[in-house]
Amino acid sequence: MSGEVVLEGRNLTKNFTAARGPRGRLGRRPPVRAVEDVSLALRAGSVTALVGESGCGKSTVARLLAQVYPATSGEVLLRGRPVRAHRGSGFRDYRRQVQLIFQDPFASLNPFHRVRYHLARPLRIHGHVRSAADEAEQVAELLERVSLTPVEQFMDKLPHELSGGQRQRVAIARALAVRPAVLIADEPVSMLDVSIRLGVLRLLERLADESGLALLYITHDIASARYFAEDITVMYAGRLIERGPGEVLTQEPAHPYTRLLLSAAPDPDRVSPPEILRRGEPPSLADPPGGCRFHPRCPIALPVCSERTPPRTDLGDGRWTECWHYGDG
Ligand SMILES: Nc1ncnc2c1ncn2[C@@H]1O[C@H](COP(=O)(O)OP(=O)(O)OP(=O)(O)O)[C@@H](O)[C@H]1O
Repeated sequence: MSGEVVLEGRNLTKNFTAARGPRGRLGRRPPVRAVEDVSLALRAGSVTALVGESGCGKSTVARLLAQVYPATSGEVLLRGRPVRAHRGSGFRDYRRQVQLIFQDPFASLNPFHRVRYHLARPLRIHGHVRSAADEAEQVAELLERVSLTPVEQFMDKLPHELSGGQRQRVAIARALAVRPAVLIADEPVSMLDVSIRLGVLRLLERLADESGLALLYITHDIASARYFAEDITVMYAGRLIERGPGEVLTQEPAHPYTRLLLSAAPDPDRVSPPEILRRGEPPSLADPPGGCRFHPRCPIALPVCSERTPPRTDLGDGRWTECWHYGDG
């Protein structure tokens, strides 16, 4: 059973200034509406997945939750308290409690430093070390927690001497070193060899379970989300369109986009491209379609879908969707 809500984003919206593209009448470029009205709650000891195609705004949600940059509107709450500090010790404490894991473990580790350094540094910075012996012990413990054993074999390795999966485990251990409450993993296995992805996902699942971490797993791969997230939220073109317990959502998807995503999951017997690909590209977020943003690709769009954004319809048991087929409009 999942625990208390640790981190929550409420009505988060993020507009970026476009660096390229055509200018409007006043010489300004329209903003990129990367994230619109996104609310998401992460619970202690539980894995929540955020799923969507490339460019739909998943990483922007991760960065808003981690306060890498401020939201255009909306707020982030840690244990029910709005996060207001953007500098100083309050903010440093927030950044400690909410850790990010990125897609490319090589880019996130300094190639000149050994594993020992990568893990000892955050321990020292956050005042968790009492002596040299204590430091060595804690580094060893961290390596054990991410199953890099025997630890002596890994302590003095440089990043390039490790495999992709081992590097990602070091990045995870480094995030754990600061004793966070929340781990946001942005496509943590998509650059890894298929054969080792499952091991890293199982590790993340075990950490959430054993350490009571709230884990946000961001992925384009709904099949992997189905495998290990308690809760799945589906995102399309900057907006959340469906949410529910992983098993129910994947067995009985409500939104037509979720259905297409599930039917696009890898299938060795399929000869033609999955329907979602035949239905064209996701829209540009500089000029998203009006109404439901999915309507131009939707196989069952109604006239109202191009006119008005569908309201959220509660489907019971923690499920909801935003689709006119379920609304009463
Ligand atoms: N700093 C930025 N400045 C301008 N536009 C940005 C910026 N960061 C993201 N965007 C735009 O916001 C949209 C969402 O990007 P985001 O990286 O959040 O998507 P994503 O779903 O994580 O995609 P991917 O899986 O490919 O990383 C894209 O159109 C992207 O071009």
